[in-house]
Amino acid sequence: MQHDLRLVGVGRRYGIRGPWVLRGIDLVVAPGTLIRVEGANGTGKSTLLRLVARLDTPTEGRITGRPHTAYVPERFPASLPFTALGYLTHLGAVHGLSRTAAHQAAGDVLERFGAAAYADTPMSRLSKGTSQKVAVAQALLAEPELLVLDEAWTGLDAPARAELERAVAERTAAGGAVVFVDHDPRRLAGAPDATYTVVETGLERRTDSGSSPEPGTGPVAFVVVQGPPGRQLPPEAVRIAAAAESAPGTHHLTVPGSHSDVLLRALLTASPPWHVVSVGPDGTRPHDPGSRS
Ligand SMILES: Nc1ncnc2c1ncn2[C@@H]1O[C@H](COP(=O)(O)OP(=O)(O)OP(=O)(O)O)[C@@H](O)[C@H]1O
Repeated sequence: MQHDLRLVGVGRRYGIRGPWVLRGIDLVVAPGTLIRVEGANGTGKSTLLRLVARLDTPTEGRITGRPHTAYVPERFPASLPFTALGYLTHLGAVHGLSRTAAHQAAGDVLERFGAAAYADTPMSRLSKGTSQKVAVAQALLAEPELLVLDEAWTGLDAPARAELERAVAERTAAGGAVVFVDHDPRRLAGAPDATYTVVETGLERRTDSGSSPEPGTGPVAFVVVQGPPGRQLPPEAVRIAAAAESAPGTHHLTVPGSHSDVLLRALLTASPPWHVVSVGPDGTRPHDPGSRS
């Protein structure tokens, strides 16, 4: 994602005399950020997400920036006249992939979400959970710059939920942005760069989420890595983890638990790979091999 997406003084109401659902909304979605949107039922979260995804236009105000966007709606139209694989292949081709590449990518993403066995099943016969996997798969297929997820985890099984969390971390690590709504407050806990609550018709920024994950705000992992003194950490690692150097070449990284796989992948696939000394899960600070007593 090259530029911010910005909502400036945005208002939305349905119908000329309908009540304002949102009004005076200013929001910046910057590259590489994860934004959570909360709010009570019916306050306008989905309305906001549709505006962010640019599937809807504001009644007043303006939106600038047009990143390549994918959206997972709260309700996915499951009765489309395709098989799961046929639908995804078709969408891949719409996103500009060749037919062969689209077919391959569609198969890969179904496999990733544990739905490969349903590749040839007509969409209308898929269970709710598998249909939701297809909804998520269609959004990830084209590696969007902006991913907008409206309750996308609802109906997924545990492995698929974890996979979607990983996919979110991958998108932000790659410099994309993700905006999501989820009813589970533990979803991606500690990971969002910002959390906004829709209150009345406005948006309030919650102050307790920041880019540096702190123990206690959600599950975190502590990773200690070593490399030659002076070597810079991979940019993806710096983007998703808080880092401190305790001795020349020894770095302590604190990362939201949901991002730990992506962090390790960035470290281990660097050239040359970093030496991962220890990984401490959920609040256990590992022994510091770099400290001197
Ligand atoms: N297409 C539409 N036409 C008319 N009114 C709408 C439309 N979409 C949403 N609304 C109304 O706008 C308000 C906000 O709805 P929205 O779905 O954005 O809220 P939400 O916070 O996402 O709700 P929920 O938590 O139930 O998903 C509601 O009063 C809803 O009835």
